[in-house]
Amino acid sequence: MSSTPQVVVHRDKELMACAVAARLITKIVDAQAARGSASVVLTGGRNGNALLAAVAGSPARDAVDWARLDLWWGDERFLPEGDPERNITQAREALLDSVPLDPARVHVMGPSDGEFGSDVEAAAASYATELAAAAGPEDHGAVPSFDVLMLGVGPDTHVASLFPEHPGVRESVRTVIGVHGSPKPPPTRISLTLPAIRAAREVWLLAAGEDKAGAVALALSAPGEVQAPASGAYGRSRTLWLLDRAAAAKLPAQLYPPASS
Ligand SMILES: O=C1O[C@H](COP(=O)(O)O)[C@@H](O)[C@H](O)[C@H]1O
Repeated sequence: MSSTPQVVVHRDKELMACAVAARLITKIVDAQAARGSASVVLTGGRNGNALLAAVAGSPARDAVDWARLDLWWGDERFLPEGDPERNITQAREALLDSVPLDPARVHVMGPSDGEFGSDVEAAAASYATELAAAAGPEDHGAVPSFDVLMLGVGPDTHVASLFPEHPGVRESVRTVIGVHGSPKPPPTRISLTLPAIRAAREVWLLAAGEDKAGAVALALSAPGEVQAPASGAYGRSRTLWLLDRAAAAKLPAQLYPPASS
């Protein structure tokens, strides 16, 4: 790994959501101060949505210049626009509809009833083109250097829509792929690949709950990324595992400082 993972353990998932929200707001404000704008990759799933709701409920959210923020997604369920299972639908409800974002900077992965119809490969290729257009000469390849890229960790160690032993986790060329036959419904999805994820300055992996304890312990025990995709997700300057105690329960204590709370 190019950046050794750091582990932070919070008392429970509610405190974790508030603490990560505070961390995210600070990171966005700092990036906007340093570079004029910020770019963040959102995750779906329980922890991703709880985090967005915590940002929405934080008075500090007004410190963010929402119009100078680019939002991207790590993955999306390939369903019709507005479907309640789509990550964008859930993110809008949790936060996005309540802050003054620039719609042109909200980079949504295509729905199954959009301009590409049911052609998930075309929708994935279109997102790759959008990412490449946003990358500058200072970036590392065909994706921007996201300030923060967040990933929920599934109980099987999947991140984004990259599942253990699935073809997508082996992708080394494309930045975005169509996913077929996902073991978690719905079966058809769009996902960033590991090379695209690793373009981020910081990668934050989120896991809460006892059903994640085995996955967290496995991914941090340095297996191959094909067996445990979360172990292949790291940032260029920082990789943070943000957990609650239940998700950290099977980790060796030396992996995180006892002062984490
Ligand atoms: O389906 C998905 O699952 C993962 C993990 O979700 P969780 O509810 O187990 O935390 C999520 O990161 C991904 O974005 C989503 O599409």
